[in-house]
Amino acid sequence: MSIPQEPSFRKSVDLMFNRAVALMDLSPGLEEKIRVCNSTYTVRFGVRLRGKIETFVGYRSVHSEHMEPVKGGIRYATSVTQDEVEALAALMTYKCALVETPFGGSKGGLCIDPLQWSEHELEQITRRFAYELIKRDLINPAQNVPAPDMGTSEREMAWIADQYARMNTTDINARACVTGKPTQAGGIQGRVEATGRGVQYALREFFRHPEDRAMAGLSGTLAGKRVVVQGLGNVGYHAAKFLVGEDRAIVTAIIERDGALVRDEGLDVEAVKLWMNRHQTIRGYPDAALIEDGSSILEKDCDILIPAAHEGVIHLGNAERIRAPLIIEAANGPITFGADEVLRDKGTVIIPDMYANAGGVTVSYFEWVKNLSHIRFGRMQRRAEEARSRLIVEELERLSADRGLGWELAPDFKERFLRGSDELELVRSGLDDTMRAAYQAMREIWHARPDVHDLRVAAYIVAISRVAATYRSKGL
Ligand SMILES: NC(=O)c1ccc[n+]([C@@H]2O[C@H](COP(=O)([O-])OP(=O)(O)OC[C@H]3O[C@@H](n4cnc5c(N)ncnc54)[C@H](O)[C@@H]3O)[C@@H](O)[C@H]2O)c1
Repeated sequence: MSIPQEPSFRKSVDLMFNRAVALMDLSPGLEEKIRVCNSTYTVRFGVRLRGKIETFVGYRSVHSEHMEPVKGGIRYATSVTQDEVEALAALMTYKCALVETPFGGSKGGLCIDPLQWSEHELEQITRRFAYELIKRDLINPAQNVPAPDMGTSEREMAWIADQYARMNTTDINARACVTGKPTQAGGIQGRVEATGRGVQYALREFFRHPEDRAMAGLSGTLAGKRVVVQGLGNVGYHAAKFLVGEDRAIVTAIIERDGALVRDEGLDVEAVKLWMNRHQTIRGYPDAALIEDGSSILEKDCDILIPAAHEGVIHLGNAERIRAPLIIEAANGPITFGADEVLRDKGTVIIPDMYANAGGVTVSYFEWVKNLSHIRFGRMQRRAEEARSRLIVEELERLSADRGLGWELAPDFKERFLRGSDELELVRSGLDDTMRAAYQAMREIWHARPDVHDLRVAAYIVAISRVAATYRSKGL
């Protein structure tokens, strides 16, 4: 079936922006300043591989420098284009403003199929790409700080950090030039899981509000909710794993590039991931039905749809047939502008990307702060916390003994309480707090303003107001 022609990803983001600013009181000049992408650097570089010179094309786009450094991931995919990178950079500006991380928006991309190259070759390519960006301050702890995105992970971030350190031997803050690093290379606990964890916290927050659940025709908690996930990569896998393991949701389908696995009683997410890691495909997985046309499963009856792969997967060609009453955009831009309108008219509730996947940049912010402060979270206060907890435990035990109450703390509770918070706990609590606060900010506008009909417009209004306030305070 042919899919109707739709605006590009970049245009789609602009149209969503326009829908929000039409409800705001911004001067046209400031509105335009916020909308436009400040700059995009295109680089073509050669690397000698397998006996010949291969040329690669990469981009680093800076959407807004109202705050610096600017922040945004680096994507490795054959589909990378300037349009895509600029759209993603714009979303980063709004996302950072919404979750109050003090960054402007940026994004990078390299046009490459990472699966075609060995690890050693990818390291050579990454180091060369990083060299080109570092030379132009497009990777720099004070100016532009990348992170992982589709097709990249901790591994690439470690290479980038090392490349920067080699080129800037006297920069004491070198490690803060990139986030999403392995912990042994200056990363932070909880960064790998952060975006999926944020999706879980966003859903938990949504389900805390009975009126919001009711808008999607849902009730109760996440337990037993049927979830369809598209993309079992970093974001989709962690979201699915936590929702099943900790909230007792049921993942009834996983859509990947080579088909979909369906099992109405619930898939074993861990087993599917293990299979994918081993075979580079979901095909052949024994405990589920394989559907060849994976994207048709986006239309499967379920309670929550989590697109966590790519932009533009819900479009004018399938929006009408999407049956999920609640969609949480774990990926960036999975719903086109046109599809967004169709879904809104149908009453589908959409938790928008700029909020839903903000867990990554939130924990990246914690990592950046950790690198600049040169100390692990929890290191200074852990013993003090432990001493205070011990006082409470001793007092409880004394009271119980004095009054013959026979109280006894469960040993595992006592052990945890006495241990104090470690870095992972601090990161998770900071992320949870951030996701709750940002949801409240969107929700207030969603419910208070009769002209705001969905969470996406509310999110844009919060974000744009904050960016505008920063520009105004600079005298613009
Ligand atoms: N990694 C992060 O911290 C982060 C943060 C914010 C937003 N995001 C967004 O989340 C999305 C996924 O990123 P990721 O880091 O998980 O990437 P990833 O590369 O780890 O995983 C992507 C997964 O999607 C699958 N996939 C690709 N195209 C597909 C298709 N057409 N249909 C079904 N499956 C497909 C891939 O096989 C892979 O398993 C992207 O939109 C990215 O911009 C990622």
